[in-house]
Amino acid sequence: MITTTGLTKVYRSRDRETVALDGVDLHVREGEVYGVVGRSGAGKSTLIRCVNLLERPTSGTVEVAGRDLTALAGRSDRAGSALRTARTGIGMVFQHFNLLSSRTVRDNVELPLEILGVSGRERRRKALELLDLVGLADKARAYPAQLSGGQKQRVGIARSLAGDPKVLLSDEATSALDPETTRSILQLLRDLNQQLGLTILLITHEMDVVKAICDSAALMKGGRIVESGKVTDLLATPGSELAHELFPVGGEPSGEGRTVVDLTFHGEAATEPVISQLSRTYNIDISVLGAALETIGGRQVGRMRIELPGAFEDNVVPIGFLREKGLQVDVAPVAGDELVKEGAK
Ligand SMILES: Nc1ncnc2c1ncn2[C@@H]1O[C@H](COP(=O)(O)OP(=O)(O)OP(=O)(O)O)[C@@H](O)[C@H]1O
Repeated sequence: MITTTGLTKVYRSRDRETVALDGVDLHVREGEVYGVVGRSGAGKSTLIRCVNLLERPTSGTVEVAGRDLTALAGRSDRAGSALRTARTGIGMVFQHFNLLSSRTVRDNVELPLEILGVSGRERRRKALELLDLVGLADKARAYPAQLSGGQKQRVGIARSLAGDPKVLLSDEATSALDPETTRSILQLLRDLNQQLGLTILLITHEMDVVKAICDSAALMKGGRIVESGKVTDLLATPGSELAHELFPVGGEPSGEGRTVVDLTFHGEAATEPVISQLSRTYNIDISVLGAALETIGGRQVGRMRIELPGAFEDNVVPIGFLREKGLQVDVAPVAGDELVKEGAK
């Protein structure tokens, strides 16, 4: 649904150049919620602004719903109007809502329809329908100043849907909201994704947002995507930084001469009493150093850090047993040692 190929953006000022995007290849499938995470300055906002051509990429292409937007981005009037039309298929939600304070809620939602030249009656009908969809039918006559942050964002979301977009871009939509309001806005986005089949590309610096609603995610660093994929697949990827950030498992070994193993459980394996089987089969004491269990996309996924007595060489057979049980096994590095990875199942 959204594909960027070799997307590059270089900001040039008199005395310096900033490479904000450095060859980004992004692929968002139709109907999915896709989260791009990364630290401040990683290039997330630039990426999202380039996807709807609010920012002109230095090179590379952007395709949305089968249309190459970069090809429409010429300077002629015709190219400009083709781009404006294509943009109506892309809704945008902002961190600070960007509502006009002098307009009522309904008039804010009507604004994009006014720009499209939709008649007054039809605008009103559509705005009221959208306000109903986001749970704000009773606030049509209110002004933004009379609303809470969460309600303002609902208006922003209703406005973004005015042109019946297939794609919604969200730039830190929940970053200005408290945790409970964040949850309700994320739920609304998920509902819209499912009810309308809306494809959502969101950028965030919060891993909890990815956990809550994203089917897929990408990690950006220094203008590049360094990791991407379905969230459940990332969790099955040994050494995945995103998986580690999503499911942090802590826990220090209790002493020297121990083997610390990080386990990732998927599906059936999550419910099997694997640890007690391991303990009984090999007659070893196992300490659980840390654990986290979550449900992602309806599947149970968990991570657990355990400690086995003895060095890695003494534990090759028990580690093999864990892998046979369908668990992903990462052997944590011993201080001073190279990283030992026992990833592949
Ligand atoms: N208009 C601009 N002119 C010059 N440099 C810019 C401009 N916009 C962004 N940059 C630079 O591009 C890089 C990427 O910025 P961007 O805002 O895309 O990152 P981000 O990941 O969204 O960070 P944040 O979460 O802080 O917004 C940064 O080094 C930033 O300083």
